[in-house]
This record gives sequence, structure tokens and C-alpha cells, in this order.
Amino acid sequence: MKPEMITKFEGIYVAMYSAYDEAGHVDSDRVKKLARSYVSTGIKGLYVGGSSGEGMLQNVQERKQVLEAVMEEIKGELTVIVHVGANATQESVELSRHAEQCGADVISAVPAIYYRLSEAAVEQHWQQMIDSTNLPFIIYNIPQTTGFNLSIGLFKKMASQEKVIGVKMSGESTFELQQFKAVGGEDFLVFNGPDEQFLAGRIMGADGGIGGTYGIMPELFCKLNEYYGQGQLDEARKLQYEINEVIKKLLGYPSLYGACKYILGIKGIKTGNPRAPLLPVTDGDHASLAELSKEIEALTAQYSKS
Ligand SMILES: CC(=O)N[C@H](C=O)[C@@H](O)[C@H](O)[C@H](O)CO
Ligand SMILES: CC(=O)C(=O)O
Repeated sequence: MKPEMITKFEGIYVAMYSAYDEAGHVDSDRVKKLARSYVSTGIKGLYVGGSSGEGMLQNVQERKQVLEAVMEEIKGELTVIVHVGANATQESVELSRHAEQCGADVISAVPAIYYRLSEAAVEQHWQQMIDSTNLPFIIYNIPQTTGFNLSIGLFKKMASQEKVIGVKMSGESTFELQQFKAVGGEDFLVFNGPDEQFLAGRIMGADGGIGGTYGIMPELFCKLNEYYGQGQLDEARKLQYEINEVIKKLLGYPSLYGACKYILGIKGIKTGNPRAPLLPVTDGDHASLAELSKEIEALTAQYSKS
């Protein structure tokens, strides 16, 4: 039997985009509509305010507004992990307490960015968030954007605490992912970060995934996860390859988030442009994105039958 913590949280989490109005302000109604759109897709939950959610480009008030809208709309229907990482520990602590008050399920954070921090500094940063609430905590390890490489030593120290239930591994090494699982133990959750190698991450021990591109093709990632769960590895690999053709195209636009948000718009879910300095797509990109959106729709229809 799987350990309780795994059963409780394993699965597919959409790293949700934030929704803005045409002037670029957080738009609660749009956030709600986006959150609602995921409820019947088969996903386990949402990861709010992370990289895809642009938490790092929002002020504390805006981050709270996004989470409040999500919770008002879907509380109890999806598991909600809130990214509370910020440059200043004080802000992260405020966001952690707010997440708890709102009824979120888990908090999570990257290390503080900009300053080159020692392990002791990052440890203290995380610890203050952890100590500020009764919520469980998931480490967000994404060295390619933060510049901070989580060592096994610090990982071990963090993971030995009861409240630290998992890690979101966005680094690309599946060897390191496996080490996190090995050191964390049976009941410690590991989430795959790179969507392009979701299957590889699962095979090496991930209990699920948290990803940005899931937001425009949640059903495909649920299906991929299901194939893996049932041991249908040939089918899983084929689907991962098809997903990767989509991701490869997405990565060719001025920004990944701009492309994904534009595709959501085609599906009738308006979320505005990504925030500067992230670039929106251009008029010249619209036709190919419409094509790509159709491709995703066709794949989703195809796999919903199999
Ligand atoms: C660097 C980054 O943002 N990684 C995300 C999460 O870990 C992924 O979900 C990517 O957005 C995705 O794999 C596309 O490359
Ligand atoms: C992509 C991802 O996992 C995030 O938005 O944090």
C-alpha cells in the first residue's frame, strides 16, 4: 500500500497562469473562470503563483487577490498549492499566513532570488515560512531560473521535518530527482517539473507533476499519467512524444506564457498578456497559434476515446 501522504497528494497539478484585464490588472473574475475550467479535467490540483503564475512579477496584494479568487471559486474541488516565494522573507511569511487563512492546502517556495545566498540563508528563508503556518511545505527547486542548486545536504535537513512533505523538481536531471526520492523516503512527494520529460520523471520516482504547459492540455497529461500508472509504457511514450511536439512549438514564441495565454483565449478563457518583461505574442503569431490550438484539441479528442 502507498503511504498516506502519497495517496493524498499525488497526481497532476496545473501551474496556473494569472489572469489580467486588458489594462494588465489582476482580474478576479477571469481568475475564477480559468480555475473553474480545470475542475472537470481530471487534474488533482492547482499550483498558484509559481513561475507560470508570475507570482514573482506581482506585488503581495495582487498575489493575495489571485489566490482569494481561486479559493472562492474552487475550494474543496481541487487541491491548492500556493507558491509564496519572494525576495524578502517577510513577504513570503505574509503570503504563507494568507494562504493558510484562505484555506489553501500546501505552501511552496523557491529560494530567494537576486542575492547569491548561502545554504544557511536559504534554509532560514524557508524555515520562517514553514514555522509561520500549520500547512505542509513543498520545496520548489528550479536552479535554471534561481541560480540556486539545492544540495542533497540541505535537502536532507529540510526533508527531515514533518511539515516538509515534498519537492517540486524542475531541474532537468532525473538522477537528482531520483536522489530526492531516495533521501526523502517512501512517503516523501517528488513532483516532476520539466513537462517535456514527465514520463521520465515518473519512471525515476516522481509521484506526479506540476507544470506550466499542463494548463493548455490538462487532459493529455492526465492521460499520460494514467498510461504510466497502468504500465502502458509504449502508449505513454507515444503520447509524451506528441505532447513534446506541441511544447517544442510553444517554445518558439516570444514567450511560452504568452503563447499559452493566447491559446487559452482561443478556447474562450481570457487571461490577458503575460506581464512585462515577459513578452506577449505578436499579431504575426496568431495564425500559427490557432493551428496549434486545433492540434491540441484534436489530440485531446483522440485520447479521450482511447
Ligand atoms: C523552467 C520552467 O518554467 N519549468 C516549468 C516547471 O517546472 C515547466 O513546466 C516548463 O514551463 C515546461 O516544461 C516548458 O518548458
Ligand atoms: C511551471 C511551473 O511549474 C510553475 O509555474 O511554477
